[in-house]
Amino acid sequence: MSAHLNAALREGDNPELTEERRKATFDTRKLADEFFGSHLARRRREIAKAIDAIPELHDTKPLPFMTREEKVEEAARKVFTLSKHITDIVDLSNNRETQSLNEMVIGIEGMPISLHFAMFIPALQGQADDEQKREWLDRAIRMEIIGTYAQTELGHGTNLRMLETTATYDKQNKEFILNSPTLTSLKWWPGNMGKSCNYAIVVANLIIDDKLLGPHSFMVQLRDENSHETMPNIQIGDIGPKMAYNSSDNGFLKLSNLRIPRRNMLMKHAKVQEDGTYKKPPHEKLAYSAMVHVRSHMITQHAMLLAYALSISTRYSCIRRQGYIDPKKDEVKVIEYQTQQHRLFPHIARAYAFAFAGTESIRKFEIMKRSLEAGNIELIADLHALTSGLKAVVTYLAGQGIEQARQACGGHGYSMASYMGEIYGVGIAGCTYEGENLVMMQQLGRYLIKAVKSVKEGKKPTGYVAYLAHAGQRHSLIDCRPNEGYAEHIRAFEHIARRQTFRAAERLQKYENSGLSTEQAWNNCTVELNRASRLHTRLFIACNFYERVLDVEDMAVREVLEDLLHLHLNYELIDIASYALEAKKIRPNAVSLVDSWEITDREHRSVLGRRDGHVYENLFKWAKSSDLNQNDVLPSHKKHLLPMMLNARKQSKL
Ligand SMILES: CCCCC/C=C\C/C=C\C/C=C\CC/C=C/C(=O)SCCNC(=O)CCNC(=O)[C@H](O)C(C)(C)COP(=O)(O)OP(=O)(O)OC[C@H]1O[C@@H](n2cnc3c(N)ncnc32)[C@H](O)[C@@H]1OP(=O)(O)O
Ligand SMILES: Cc1cc2nc3c(=O)[nH]c(=O)nc-3n(C[C@H](O)[C@H](O)[C@H](O)COP(=O)(O)OP(=O)(O)OC[C@H]3O[C@@H](n4cnc5c(N)ncnc54)[C@H](O)[C@@H]3O)c2cc1C
Repeated sequence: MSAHLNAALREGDNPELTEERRKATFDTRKLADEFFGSHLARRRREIAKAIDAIPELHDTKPLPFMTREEKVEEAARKVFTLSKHITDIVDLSNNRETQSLNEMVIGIEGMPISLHFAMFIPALQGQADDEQKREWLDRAIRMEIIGTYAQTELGHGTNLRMLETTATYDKQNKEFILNSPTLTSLKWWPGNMGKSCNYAIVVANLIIDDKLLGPHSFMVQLRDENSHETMPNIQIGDIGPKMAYNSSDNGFLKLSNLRIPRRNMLMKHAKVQEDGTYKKPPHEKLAYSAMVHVRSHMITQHAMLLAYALSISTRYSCIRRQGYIDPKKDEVKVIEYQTQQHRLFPHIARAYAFAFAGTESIRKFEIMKRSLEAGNIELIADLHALTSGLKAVVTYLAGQGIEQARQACGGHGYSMASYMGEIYGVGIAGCTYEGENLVMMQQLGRYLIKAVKSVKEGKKPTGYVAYLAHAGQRHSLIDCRPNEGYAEHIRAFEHIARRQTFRAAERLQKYENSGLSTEQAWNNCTVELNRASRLHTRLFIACNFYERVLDVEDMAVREVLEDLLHLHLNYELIDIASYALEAKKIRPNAVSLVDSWEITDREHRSVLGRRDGHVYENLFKWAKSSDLNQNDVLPSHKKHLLPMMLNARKQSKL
């Protein structure tokens, strides 16, 4: 590729990076169009340019130097400033555009309206009836009110059926009475609930005439709309600092005999009439729709977090020189080491694979939403299984990739100047929120077991589990020769996933036949079942990557994506260093592959990952700006350590 086609080349950059960019075999803009989709890629460039022109939207100082209070304030300031410009910059109805803007301006550490957009509005869209939407949704979209999604409690997050918050219907007054009867029933964790929100959708167990009807969603006003003071019968606050996400005020909530009107229960699906008659929803789990919405969006979000970490470490690996391969020559860039390439490149391939899988899960969510609006509930189970598996596998593997990227930066990777610590902290939170990963794997496991049962009954399952009905064409991975082409890899992959799923199903059957209860038998098999779920999901990611690459028209982009696909399939299949050949092919394009993610310096917030590669001088600047460097001698040192040392010295002279 002629160098002028590489959009990342700029005057004055570190020559080490320029040298890398000149080697690119493809146009980074065209690859960005594939990674994000051409519309979003173009919009991200326009958004970045718009932000450049508005200084109030820039960081006032690096986030790691801020206290928690300063972070919370900075996020609030930016949200307020953004509210004046946002409609000029993005199409608010486009989630991914809005998310990109937020990440570029506010960053990944959280902000006061995260849950408002991620769950409060989607829950209203999915669960409120038309009249309720007119009352709350329009105000929420205009940001007259800020809401969150309050489901998890101090004592229960996973097992929703055991939520202790109650909503008891009072027929006389046509009201629900909401209560947190125990310490463990306090709502705990909801994002932005501590200080920022004035409304919440509270998930509580519905009780009518002493009958427990399961978790339902209720609109609760938390704070006065004018004074922002806490409403009566409510106790609310922040849960304190967390591993990451410290710009967000995750909160606790206690409800004490709080009365709300009957119409504050979201009634698009389940309904409670004035006389207390209960009407069941058409599908029992429609009340969980906001969670499925976030799960379907988490995949692209985690692909992006992985991309942040890998572009930092790949660029830095081309700046950092350490040691020799040929002792007669200069010290080499650490990227030249085979171990460094093996550490990073499979994760670069995964970042692309995850982004493509994420685009697909969002597309599937939109299809399910439209079909549900037309009264069809058939796609709900498929989407739940798909998003449960993807959410669990991608958050876990992205976390592993981010940690490898951090280690690839050596000591400087451990400094917050690299920003790796925050990226990791935010990434691994996804293993827990929206359903603990091992629990979500079991949800997919249930779906796979059903598919096996139908195969055994002679039926042919369709869609993502169709492969379970194919007779095992191969018996061993030894038969899998990489050069036979990708279809062969996929068949080998299918074989392994199918074998594990049948093994788990047979084991489950064996335990059930032995007289164990269904639940006990299930528990005895969950390790095997989760393995099956993991393999099934990794198969989906690989197949999707394969099919996606076949669609690419630009030959140079297609070729580099095929290199990544080849590496991905081999890595996933054989799991260890079987890809020296692929690593060699990817090496010249390493920097351009990460440049294609078009992550701006403002978005990165990383000294190590700077686009221009001027790392060392900026690390020194970063160190000088530390609060601790504002005094030559720290007051705390004068107070404690200095007297201690002076005293010790005095003692020794005696
Ligand atoms: C603007 C858009 C931006 C989007 C955001 C993008 C990225 C995110 C960025 C940032 C995020 C920032 C912060 C994160 C905020 C985090 C919020 C939260 O964490 S909210 C709380 C989330 N909580 C959970 O996820 C709880 C997990 N637990 C459960 O989901 C359920 O309890 C569980 C484990 C599924 C069990 O439910 P239960 O009712 O007991 O069901 P069973 O296991 O008995 O299963 C019965 C059948 O129901 C099926 N099922 C279960 N769930 C669903 C579902 N959601 N949909 C469809 N079907 C479902 C299940 O498979 C069973 O089916 P079969 O009987 O086998 O047919
Ligand atoms: C950053 C962050 C933001 C959050 N935001 C929100 C929010 O906005 N709103 C909200 O309502 N909640 C929120 N949460 C809470 C989150 O959804 C829950 O923490 C999550 O669903 C896990 O539930 P848990 O904490 O009860 O974990 P537990 O269920 O207590 O998990 C502990 C362990 O038990 C295991 N386990 C539990 N059940 C089973 C089972 N059936 N089979 C096998 N193993 C099991 C798990 O695998 C795990 O290893 C947030 C959490 C975090 C970390």
